[in-house]
This record gives sequence, C-alpha cells and structure tokens, in this order.
Amino acid sequence: MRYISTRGEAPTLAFSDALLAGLARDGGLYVPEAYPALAPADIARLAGHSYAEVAGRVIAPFVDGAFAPAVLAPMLEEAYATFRHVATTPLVQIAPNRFVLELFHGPTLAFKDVAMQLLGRMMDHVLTERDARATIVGATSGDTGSAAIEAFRGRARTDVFILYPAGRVSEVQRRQMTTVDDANVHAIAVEGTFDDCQAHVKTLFNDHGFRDRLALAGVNSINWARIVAQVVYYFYAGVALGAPHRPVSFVVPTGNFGDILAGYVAKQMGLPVARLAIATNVNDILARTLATGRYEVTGVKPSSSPSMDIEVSSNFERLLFDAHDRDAGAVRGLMASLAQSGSFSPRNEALAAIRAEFDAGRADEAETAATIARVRAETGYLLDPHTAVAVAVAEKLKHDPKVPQVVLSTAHPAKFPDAVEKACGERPALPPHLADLMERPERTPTLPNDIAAIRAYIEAHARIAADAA
Ligand SMILES: Cc1ncc(COP(=O)(O)O)c(C=O)c1O
Ligand SMILES: N[C@@H](CCOP(=O)(O)O)C(=O)O
Repeated sequence: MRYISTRGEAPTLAFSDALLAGLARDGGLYVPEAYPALAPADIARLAGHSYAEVAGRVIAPFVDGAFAPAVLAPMLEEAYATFRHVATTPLVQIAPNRFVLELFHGPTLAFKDVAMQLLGRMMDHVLTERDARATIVGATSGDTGSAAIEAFRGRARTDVFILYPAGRVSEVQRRQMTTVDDANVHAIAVEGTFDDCQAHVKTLFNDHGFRDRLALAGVNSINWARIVAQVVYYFYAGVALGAPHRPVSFVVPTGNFGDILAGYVAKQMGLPVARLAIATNVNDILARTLATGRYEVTGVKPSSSPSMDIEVSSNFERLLFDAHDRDAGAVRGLMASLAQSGSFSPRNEALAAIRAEFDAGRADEAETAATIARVRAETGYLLDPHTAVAVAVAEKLKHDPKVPQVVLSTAHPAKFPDAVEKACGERPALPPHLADLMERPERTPTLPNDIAAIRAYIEAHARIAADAA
C-alpha cells in the first residue's frame, strides 16, 4: 500500500514513512492510493474475535510490508491490554435500536487512546529499526494531548510537545497533560484557540528546515495511522450488531473530522454503513457546510464540549479529495481559498457526493445539558457532553428504526465534571488510577499565540536539537 498527498505535490510514501511524516511536505494529508476491500465473508469472520484480533485483520492491508502479522499482533494485544474493559470498546443500549459505543476505557478516558496506544508502539518500532529519533509536535483541544503524552511518556526515541489553548480545556484534561513529569514531555499552554494551535503545528511542518532538523513527527489525525486505528471500532461494533448481514448507522461527535472519516473509510472498505451523521456543538461549521454548500469560518465559541471547539476541521480535506474525484488541484484551490478568505465552496457534484454519504446536525448548549439530564433520569446512563451532543443530534435525525444506530461515546463523563454536574446535579468521579489527579503538581509554560515563540521554545527543549548543537 502506498500513500499519496491530498495536494498532489509531495512524494508518495510507504506506510512507515507516512507514519513518521505526519503532514505531507506540500501541506496536504496522506491517504491510501486505494482503499482495501474486505469481502462480506471476511467481515462475517470478524464475529466472535477480540478487539485486538479484529484490529489485526482490519489494519493488515494498510501496513503491508511494514509490520508483519507476527509483529503487529503482540503490539495490538499490548495496546488494548491498557484498556479497563474486557470488550475494549463495549456497546451499551440506551434506547430501542440506539447504542452507545464506549471508546473511553483507555488510560486517559477518551477515544484518542484507541489509536494513540497503537501509534506509540508503531512509531517506537520503526524508530528502533532505523536507529532514529523524532520530535513529536501536536495540537490539542484537550484529549489528543493527554493520550499522546500517555503513549509517548518516557520513550527514549521521542520528545513530545503538545500545544493546548490556555483556559479552553477542562481542568481534568489540563492536569492529565501538565502533571506528567517525564523529561521528554512538554505540555504548552498557548494564548489562543485550538485552531491557532493546529495552524502553528502545520506551520512548523511546512518549515522544511525546522522539520528536518528536528525530525518532526505528528500524532494528530493528520497522521493516517490515527485514522486506520479508528476504522477498527466501526467494524467491531458493526459486526456485533449484525454486519455484514444488516446495515448499521453511526452518529459521531465531530470536530477535526478524524473520527467520522474513519467511519467513511470503513464504509469504503465494505462495511455496510447506512448513514454517517456528523454531530457538532455550537461550532457548527460542518453542519452549516452541508446545509449551505459553503465552508465558512466565523470564530470559535467556547462550549461545554471543548474538545469539539474547532472550525478548521483538518480531515475534511481528505473527504474533499475523494468527493472531488481525487483532483489534488481542486483541493489545493479550496485550501488556498480557506487560507486567504476563511471560506470555500466545494464543487456542486462534490457537495452532492458528501450529502449522499453524510447527515449533519448541531446541538446547542441548552440541548446538550438537557440531553445529559434526561438520559440520566430516563435510563440511568451518564453521558459526557461530547457524547450528549451526538445523542441530541441522533434524536433529531430522520432515521430508519430498523437500522441499529450507534452513537460514538468519545469521552468519560469524569473528564468534564463541571459541565456534567451543571447539567444533572451529579459529579462523576475519576477512576482509581486518576483519583489523585487534582493533587499532583503541574508543570506547563504559557506562550503567546506566536509561531516564533513556539518555534524557539521547541528548538530550545528538543533533545535532537541539543545533541546537534
Ligand atoms: C471527546 C471528543 N469528542 C469528539 C471529538 C471530535 O473528534 P474529531 O476531531 O475526530 O472529529 C474530540 C476531538 O477530537 C474529542 O476529544
Ligand atoms: N479534539 C481533539 C483535537 C485534535 O484532534 P486530532 O484528532 O486531530 O488529534 C483533541 O482533543 O485534542
């Protein structure tokens, strides 16, 4: 399997190079040359297998050559042994034919652990084989950062620099990043939004001198390996609910579009997905795009689901690439328009193709809080605010009642105790391994929203730079 850039001007790479590259050198995102297919019989054979075993079969065609089955299988066993649930990502029914897919049983209580626990091991393996090191630079609205820090802390071959928007993540999210004292971990508060942090990361990748000097690697969902690892739970849940013999729909709380893109990839591979629904909070740029045909940045508003407070939705570029029949020139034009004017309009046929695959809806702050309170009162189930956005949208969508509808639950409610308590009067407790989180000392520099300051900080603290000096 080879990987090509959505902007068509970067070298084509094998999986392990795409894994270390993060952003393509032309500013685009890597995608496979073609999506591998799983025949209905192959999908049926996933039934009854453990999460790690299903992952082995779904991931294998993407990594061919780079990770032999004898290497990948133990890596997957080890990665998912860090999860606190025997099913890794269990399904819980909350209404007739509506299920919550709990993706938050990993070490940092969010769906990011599913991919990051594997990514950490894969990168370490490739770096060890090459006797190389890397400097990971990532942006987070709260969850990617802690998952990346947990996956890479203490690793000799990687330094991790995570940029998060100061004051715009929950206290639990911040502390999960800032209380880790391993020398290779740097959680940096930036006086800006997540979109600013993500733009800074992309600027650093596009500075080829800096990128090469520090051997930059990315762990955001710009990294294709993140998407691949997330494809697995669509198959795992789909098969548990009757695929390939019956279709399944998914409703996904969405920000950077990585999670729902993984569902789209699962569908391209052959999983019978009836509908994929994008659920947004008040930062509803994607829902507006599907409704109006115009992608238009209007300014991020802080919400009770802060991890989705995103307007520049990175992975939408991968969907645009497919929807424009893989015309890299068209994607370059749209992205140039976004950079210049904060907006773009996909071609009519592309928009029609997107609308044919996806539904979209938004839930405002009052709807999100009311959903947490009502679902708790009616079913006893406690939703985190991100999952509540998706449940609220699921309830509003037109949906075939015979098709199972799976709402992806992306975070544990205890990551957002203030929002949950405000909504339903109940303060969820952190699991035992994080019980003393609020007492642990924090370590986090605050930097201005300025690329020069961020570049200088990373250069001054990256071990690769120090060793080269
Ligand atoms: C808890 C939570 N839910 C939903 C999302 C949105 O996922 P994505 O950015 O892949 O669309 C995020 C951030 O990525 C998140 O952390
Ligand atoms: N919501 C994310 C934002 C970054 O998304 P990613 O999937 O591209 O890493 C977060 O919690 O950091």
